[in-house]
Amino acid sequence: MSNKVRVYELAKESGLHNKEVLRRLTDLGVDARSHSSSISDGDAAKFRESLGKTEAERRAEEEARRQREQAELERYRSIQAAAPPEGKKAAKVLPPHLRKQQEEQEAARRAAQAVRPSAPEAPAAAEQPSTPQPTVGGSAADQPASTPPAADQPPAAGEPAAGGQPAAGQQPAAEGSTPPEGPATPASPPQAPAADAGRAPQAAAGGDAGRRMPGAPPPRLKPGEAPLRPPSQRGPVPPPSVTGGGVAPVRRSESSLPQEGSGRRSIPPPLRKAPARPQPQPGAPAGRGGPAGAGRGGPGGAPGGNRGGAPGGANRGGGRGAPSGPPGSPYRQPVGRGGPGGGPGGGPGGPGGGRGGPSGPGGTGGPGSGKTRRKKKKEKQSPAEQELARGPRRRDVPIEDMISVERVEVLSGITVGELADKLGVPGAALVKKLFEMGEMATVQQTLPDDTVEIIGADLGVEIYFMSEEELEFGIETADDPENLEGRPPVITVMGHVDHGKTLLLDAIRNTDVVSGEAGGITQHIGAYQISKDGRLITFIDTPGHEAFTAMRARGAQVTDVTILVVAANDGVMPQTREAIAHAKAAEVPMVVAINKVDLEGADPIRVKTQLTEHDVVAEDFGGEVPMVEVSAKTGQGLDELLEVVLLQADLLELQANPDKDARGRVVEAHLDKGRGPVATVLVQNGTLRRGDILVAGTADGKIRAMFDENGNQVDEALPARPVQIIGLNDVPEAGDEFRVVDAERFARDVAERRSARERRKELADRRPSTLEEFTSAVQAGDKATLNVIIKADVSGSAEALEDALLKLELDEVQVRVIQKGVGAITQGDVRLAEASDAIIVAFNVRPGPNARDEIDRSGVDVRTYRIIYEAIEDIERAVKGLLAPEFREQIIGEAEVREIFKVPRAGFVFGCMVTRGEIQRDAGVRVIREGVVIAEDRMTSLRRFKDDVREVREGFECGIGLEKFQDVKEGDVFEAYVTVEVARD
Ligand SMILES: Nc1nc2c(ncn2[C@@H]2O[C@H](COP(=O)(O)OP(=O)(O)OP(=O)(O)O)[C@@H](O)[C@H]2O)c(=O)[nH]1
Repeated sequence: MSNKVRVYELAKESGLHNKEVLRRLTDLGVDARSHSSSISDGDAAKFRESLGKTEAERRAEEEARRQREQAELERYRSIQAAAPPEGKKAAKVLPPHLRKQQEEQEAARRAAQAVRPSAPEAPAAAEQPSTPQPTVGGSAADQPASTPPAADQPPAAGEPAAGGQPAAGQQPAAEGSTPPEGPATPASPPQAPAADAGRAPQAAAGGDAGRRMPGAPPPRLKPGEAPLRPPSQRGPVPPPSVTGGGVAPVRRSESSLPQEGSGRRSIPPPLRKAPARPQPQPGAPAGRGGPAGAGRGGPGGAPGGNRGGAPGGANRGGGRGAPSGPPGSPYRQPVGRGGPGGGPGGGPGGPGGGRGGPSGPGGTGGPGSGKTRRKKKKEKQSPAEQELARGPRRRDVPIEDMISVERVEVLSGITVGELADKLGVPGAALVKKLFEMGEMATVQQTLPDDTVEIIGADLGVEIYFMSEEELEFGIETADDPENLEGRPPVITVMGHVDHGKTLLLDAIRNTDVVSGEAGGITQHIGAYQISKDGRLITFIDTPGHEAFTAMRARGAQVTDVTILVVAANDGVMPQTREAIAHAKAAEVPMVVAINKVDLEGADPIRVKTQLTEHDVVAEDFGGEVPMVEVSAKTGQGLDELLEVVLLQADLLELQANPDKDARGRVVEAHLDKGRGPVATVLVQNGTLRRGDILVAGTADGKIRAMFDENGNQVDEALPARPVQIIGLNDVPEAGDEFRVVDAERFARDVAERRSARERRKELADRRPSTLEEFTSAVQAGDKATLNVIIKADVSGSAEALEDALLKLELDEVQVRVIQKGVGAITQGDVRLAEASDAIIVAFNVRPGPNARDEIDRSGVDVRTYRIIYEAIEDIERAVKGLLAPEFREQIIGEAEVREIFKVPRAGFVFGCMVTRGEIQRDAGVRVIREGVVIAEDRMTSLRRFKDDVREVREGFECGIGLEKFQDVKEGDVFEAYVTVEVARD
């Protein structure tokens, strides 16, 4: 048992709002961050005491509440036991050998009964009292005087069980299904009418009805007697009262209960008024059961359709269970399932077959009254009893008791309704649960993954987040180590602009004599493979970190080793730092190629020293990063570089299984006018063959042709081999996974489902990297590191900001600056932020045009500041859950450039028409040409004719002067924007 209490539980208990509870806990010095935080029992007691209740009072209240609930539950159970739910499925007809066994057991049982003294009828005083039972078992004083005095003793063999529980309704001890907590109660049947022979098989087959003899009054529970548990009631049976004088409860094994679907289904439906039905008239033919042989009785069923009891028939109708076939045949149609002539409304019959006892013994069959026992019972019951008889409303059953699963497999972004389905509970119950936890949600609403996990933890259900691939292709088993073979490493080259990445890749390619000899026309397909000393190495042929980050952003990690190119004459530059950040974030080993050593100003030692400042320490400096001096121009050091790369790869022990269908990643793809979608794919496992059917992202198709980097057709590609393929029906995206599948139809289905899912995701518009979400994650205790990228106007500011952020004292939470730089926020910054789940803190700088699109696409959180301490404060507050107001950019209007005037000494003035919104003098301006943002600037002037104005509205002309950008053309659009404060909720 856990000795922790969740905050929302306290809120529920005290009737206070979660926030109020949190506040009070803080006042009490108890550390609780959110509604789902756990606190110790002691702290909970402190909180309760602060509400003015002592622990003893609270316990007393709780006990009283528990007793009330228990009493109600007992009443429900006893009524349930007295009137088993209608509509149970017929038990299965047993196969001959089991049936024989059963018959033998039955015969033995009856023989045993014959030698016992016949049991007296249950005393009339055992009638169920209409007042609720105080407690399980009750005290001796609570019991009606007529309760057999020996009730707390296990009755002797042959004695009737208190309450007259017939033996047929109980599990014989010999079956071993009676749990140990209650002494077995071998009870003899109260009265065994002639119908017994016909009924017994039903009972043995687990039929609910079999617990009572036809014509006998339904067994009622005595006060103090533990009733049978409805299958829906999970959890342990309450132990018999120590002081109570009731008969020790005899628990039925749930497995022996008649099952209809899952146990949950037997929970009665919510209380709701049934539509009025015409009352069947006694004596009128059929009633609900229909005429003889009707109802759902088996073909040729006995007179008196199912439920269509004879007038005065106290049972559900002797017709049920009447077999159609020859007596003893085990393969007869189970009675109660659609015999010819079945009248509408005929209830399900008892388990069919049986031994074909004479139909309707005991005057129970026959046409006539349509009045069921249940109806009769209803008439006797008060409305309150009727309500109780329907059982607790489903919405009153705690969600925990409805759940019968231990683990659910879900996809990220599941909705409340979908999760409820998986848990097997009504959506409303889950909505209620969420509400209790302090979350307001509708059934259609998508749940954040962490909330799903909290719900799972709270309900004791293991949540497994399946990847989309697992959903589509099943959870893959690991390759047998025997089938694994070494595979070539995959290398990406990164580094600052002009440091020689392209030339290096070309030079490396030219070292590959083999492909040179093959004489193919070298093509750029995004990746190529070379052979070095008989070993293959694969290079991703897109220099820079675009490909690398594009793939990482899609969850793809294809690179095994990165080569960081640093020009020896130039040293570490901004993109060098970016590349280092990428490699580190992806945890990919690095080899540094100090390039251009042929140049005069080359200073490899300086490069190494600079790199040390970025935690990239050369081996000869005591670090672990291999660094090789090379010249892409002369070819110097290339062999050594490749050797070092292979050495690094050896350390990784890269392996794959070539003997299976291929899977891998798309490196790049485009639409070729003549050939249709063309994709370069990198096989990561298995072997890809021409003619294979594959799914790649949202594209699918059959490989019509396959080419290597030299333009040669190939028939197959082994692991780590890049090939260009033709045959897809759509252009996949770089980083998309591809898989070979068996059937085109399946591939199409998967691709279509993915497209639909992508659309859904777009709609859900989840932006996982915002500071607010980080704050919530911290509060939930899920996150401890905030990744930050700093961009500032000058390096001094960037450093000051970094210093200040790193010095923040935020208990348990750490701020990690993964990249800092000077200048506008670039597309690369945004991609790094996206791939590393970072936020961008921008000081006095703005996103460049391309970066802005990237921000919109990715949803990366960019925070812009003008004062350093504001930035620091904001982050500090965010991490502590006290976010300051947010500033967002808002587009206020657009103006189209109609004419350009050259004004002496003042530069250019652009004559514009405001086509949308309004243009304000102090707004920022973006210059858009053919839909592409080409510049970002501010206005130097805004005029109407000769007058300076503060704003110009839609439909008016104006003259605009720009501060820096003058290369404006007619037709360009000026987009005006302002930064506004967005209130947080
Ligand atoms: N002397 C000398 N020049 C080199 C060497 N490597 C590259 N260069 C030159 O440096 C310039 C830039 O080389 P690139 O290979 O285009 O550099 P990059 O890093 O691919 O540049 P971007 O594609 O713009 O990022 C070219 O003029 C090359 O000829 C080298 O080892 N020695």
